[in-house]
Amino acid sequence: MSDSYFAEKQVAIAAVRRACALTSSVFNKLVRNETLTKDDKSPVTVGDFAAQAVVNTILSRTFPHDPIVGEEDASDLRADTGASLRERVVALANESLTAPLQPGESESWGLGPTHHRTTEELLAAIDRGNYEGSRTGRMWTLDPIDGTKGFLRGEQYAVCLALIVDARVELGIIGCPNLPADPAQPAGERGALFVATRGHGAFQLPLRPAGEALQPEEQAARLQIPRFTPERLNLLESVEKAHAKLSFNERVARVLGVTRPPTRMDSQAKYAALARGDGGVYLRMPVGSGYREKIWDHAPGSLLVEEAGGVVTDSRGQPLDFGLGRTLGENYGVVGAGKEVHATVLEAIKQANQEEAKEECQ
Ligand SMILES: Nc1ncnc2c1ncn2[C@@H]1O[C@H](COP(=O)(O)O)[C@@H](OP(=O)(O)O)[C@H]1O
Ligand SMILES: [Mg+2]
Ligand SMILES: [Mg+2]
Ligand SMILES: [Mg+2]
Repeated sequence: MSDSYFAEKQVAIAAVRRACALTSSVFNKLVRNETLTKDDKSPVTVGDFAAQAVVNTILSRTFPHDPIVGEEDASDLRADTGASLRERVVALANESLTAPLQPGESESWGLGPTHHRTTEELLAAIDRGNYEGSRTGRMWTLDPIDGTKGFLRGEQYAVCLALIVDARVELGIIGCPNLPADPAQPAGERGALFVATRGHGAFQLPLRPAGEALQPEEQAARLQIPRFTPERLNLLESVEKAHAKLSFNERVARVLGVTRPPTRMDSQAKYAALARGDGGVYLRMPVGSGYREKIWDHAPGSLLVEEAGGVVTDSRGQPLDFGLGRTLGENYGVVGAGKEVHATVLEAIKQANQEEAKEECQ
């Protein structure tokens, strides 16, 4: 792995690893009333809030001038009705931040047993994620738990962090605590960390740091999307019907001549799966509800796929624009695939659109 954004990469890997340890341990202890329903009807748990508090606390200490676009904010925790939730989030975040230093971490990052934070400090850290985004300059984007619904089901979710500079994703980190470490052994050990730096490749590392060095070459496996023939392709798609138009995916699969059933998986674990050679196509078509995709749901995943030799665009072939603010703007869906397959998928989408329009006229 190269030295481009080396300091940022070290810090981001450590922050995501801590957040992953936190969320895995929360899952086993999660009780009723530790999940809220947000205004958009989506769930958020003490795990999402605490993970955002941890990552933002670390980033604020190490890169104090960098703004952060984070999914969550602390308003529900500050409300009187949020008192018990708030206490739990503070306890979980402090437990994580005060855990002993791990290989590659520095005490100057404000980590370790003497670094308790106050409630106000942690709520302020969560709210550091309120940045509105920008076309210019540096910013981080954080999804503390991507795939909260998957997390609650005990299935796939991911802690996702990216550094964006002048609207271009430069660094992407995805921690997947429930993803098999080795795709060839689906029932084997779980947990994988994915790291991509623009121009320097995509890698899988162990989720838990091993040995003294942070990322010795032998621990990082370089990822490359293989060439796919149609018989080997299958679509990687959301589990949630409300998030993506899965009936349209079936149509696209038919046009492509894909015979294998789709793989349904929550979160940016789908991008990670594609980057390491599973499936071959990430397909997410809008359901037509006016929903706008959020930058934290795609920033690290899209870079990971690109650095593994793939292409990620919207369904018209336009690049995703990370400079528009917290969202990607008008929603034309997202398509990710290896270089050779991507253009074919765009063609198949065109054809599927025409077929659908024709049927709707009849
Ligand atoms: N109507 C909608 N259309 C598309 N995506 C949506 C959506 N409502 C929520 N999402 C996003 O879908 C993400 C999960 O992705 P996937 O469907 O691939 O598992 C959610 O992330 P969170 O779980 O972080 O809130 C959320 O941001
Ligand atoms: Mg959410
Ligand atoms: Mg998300
Ligand atoms: Mg989330």
